[in-house]
Amino acid sequence: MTEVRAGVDAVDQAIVDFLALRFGYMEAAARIKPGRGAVRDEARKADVLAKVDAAADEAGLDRKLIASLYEQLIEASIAYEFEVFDRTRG
Ligand SMILES: C=C(O[C@@H]1C=C(C(=O)O)C=C[C@H]1O)C(=O)O
Repeated sequence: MTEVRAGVDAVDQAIVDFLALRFGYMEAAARIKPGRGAVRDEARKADVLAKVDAAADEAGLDRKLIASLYEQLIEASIAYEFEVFDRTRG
């Protein structure tokens, strides 16, 4: 069980590192987008959700669970992007 938990801990560290990388791209998006109205892009959100749904299916994961996690992640990402936009360009 010790090895299993060490593996879980390592995966969690990797997930958090990737989340930090993903949120870093939100900072870049807030810097690059033409205006505040472009921060929320529903077409792109649908595109991301569709890609993640396909990846979840391919990986044999529960697609509803992944969709729910990504719904939260994308909404948090948009909120963060608004925060960065308002702080730096508002
Ligand atoms: C990073 C973007 O901004 C937002 C964040 C998204 C995400 O977290 O994947 C998707 C759509 C956007 O509203 C983008 O437009 O690509």
